[in-house]
Amino acid sequence: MAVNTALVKESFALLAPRIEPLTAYFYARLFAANPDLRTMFPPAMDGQRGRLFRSLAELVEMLDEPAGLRARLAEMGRDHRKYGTNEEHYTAVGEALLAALGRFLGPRWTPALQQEWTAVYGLIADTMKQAARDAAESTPSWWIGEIVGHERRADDLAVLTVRPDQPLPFAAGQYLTVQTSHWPREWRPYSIANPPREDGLIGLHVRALPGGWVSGALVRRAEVGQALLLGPARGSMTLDPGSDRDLLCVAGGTGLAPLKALAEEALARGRRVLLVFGARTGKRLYDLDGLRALAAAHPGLRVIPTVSDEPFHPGLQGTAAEAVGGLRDWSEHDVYVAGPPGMISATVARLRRLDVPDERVRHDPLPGVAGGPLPASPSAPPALDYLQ
Ligand SMILES: NC(=O)C1=CN([C@@H]2O[C@H](COP(=O)(O)OP(=O)(O)OC[C@H]3O[C@@H](n4cnc5c(N)ncnc54)[C@H](O)[C@@H]3O)[C@@H](O)[C@H]2O)C=CC1
Repeated sequence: MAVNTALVKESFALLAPRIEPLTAYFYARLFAANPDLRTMFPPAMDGQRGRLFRSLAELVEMLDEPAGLRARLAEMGRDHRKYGTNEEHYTAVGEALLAALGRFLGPRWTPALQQEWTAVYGLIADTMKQAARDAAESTPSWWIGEIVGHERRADDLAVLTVRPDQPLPFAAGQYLTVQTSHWPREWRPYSIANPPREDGLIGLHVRALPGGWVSGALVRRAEVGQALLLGPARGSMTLDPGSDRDLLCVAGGTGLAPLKALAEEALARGRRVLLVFGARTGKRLYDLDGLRALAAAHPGLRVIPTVSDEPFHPGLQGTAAEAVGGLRDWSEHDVYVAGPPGMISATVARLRRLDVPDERVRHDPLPGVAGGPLPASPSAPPALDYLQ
C-alpha cells in the first residue's frame, strides 16, 4: 500500500508538544506487555526515552525520500543486532507504538489514520528485519575490541587503539558505537580516526564530556588489555567514489577523528587535502604531532591549526569556521565538517555564504546521532565483566 505521507506527517506533528508523556506511556505499555524486555534496556532510561522518538521523527521526515529512508532503516536494522533484537521484538514495539499513538491522538486516531501508521511501521520493521538477516550472513552482531593503546593527551582526552576480535568492515569517515564494562547496555558513538588498515586496528579520539558516563570511563578508567564491545560501522560521511576533487576538512576538537581518516584515505588516492583543525586552546590541539607525521608522509596535505579561546596563542586565532572564510575559494572542493553541533552549523552557514554548493558539503547528522535501540533479547551481548 502507498503511504499517505502527508497524513502521517501531519498527525506526528500534532504529537510534538506531548512527546514526553507519549514516550513514557509507550515504554510503560511495552514493558507491561513484555516484562522480560525491561532488563535488556539500560538501568537508567532517561537518555533512552528520547532516542526512539527522535529516530521516529527522523524517519517520518524522510518518508518522501524512499531511497534515503531504506538506507537509513537498513543501517538501523544491522545496528540493532548488537542489542540482540529479534523479530518478535519488532512486533511488540509496533503494538506499543500504535497503542501510544492512538491514545495521544484521541479522536483523530481514525481507522484510516491507523491503517496509514500500520503501513509505516510495517515498512520500518520489514526493512530493518531484512537488513539484519542479510548482515547475519557475513558479520557478527557485535565485536569484542581489546584496547591495545591508551594515550592520555589531556586530563579529559584519550586516544585509544582497539583491536576487534574479528574483521570489522568500515569506510574512512564512519563511526561505530562502543559499550564499556562500567556502563552495561549504554552505547555511545565514536568516529574511527583511521581508514581501514591491514592489521584491523581502530583508533578512537575520546573527550570525557562533563557527566559523560561512557566517555569518562573510556578516558579515565579504560586501560590496555581491557575489552570493549563494538557495534557495526555506521554513517555516510565517506569519500564520494566518483569524485577526484581536492578536499577541505574542517575539524572542531575531537571532530578531527573522522576527518583524519578521510584525509588519509584521500591522500592515498592522490587527492590534495587542506585540513583546518580548530580548538579552544593550544593544549586542545591534541593531535598536532599525528597530523605533522601525516603531512610529512604526504606532501598533498596542508594542516592549519586555529585557536578560538586563547588570545595570546601564536598562530591563527578564531574558530575553524572563521578560518575557512578567510582562506580562499572552496567551490571546487569536497568539504567535510566534524565537531560540536554548533561548530558544524556555523561552518555550514559560512560555506553557504562562500557559495559552496550544499551537495559538496558532508557532515554527520545534527544535533547528534539519532537511532536508539529496540528491545534486546536474552541473546544480547554478555556483560563485559565476564570477559575480562
Ligand atoms: N563526526 C562528527 O561530527 C564528530 C563530532 N564530534 C563532536 O565534536 C565535539 C568535540 O568536542 P570538543 O573536542 O570538546 O570540542 P570543543 O567544544 O572544544 O570545540 C572545538 C572547536 O569548535 C569551536 N566551536 C564550538 N562551538 C562552536 C560554535 N557554536 N560555533 C563555532 N565554533 C564552535 C570551538 O571554538 C573550538 O574551536 C563533541 O561534541 C563530539 O560529539 C566528535 C567526533 C566526530
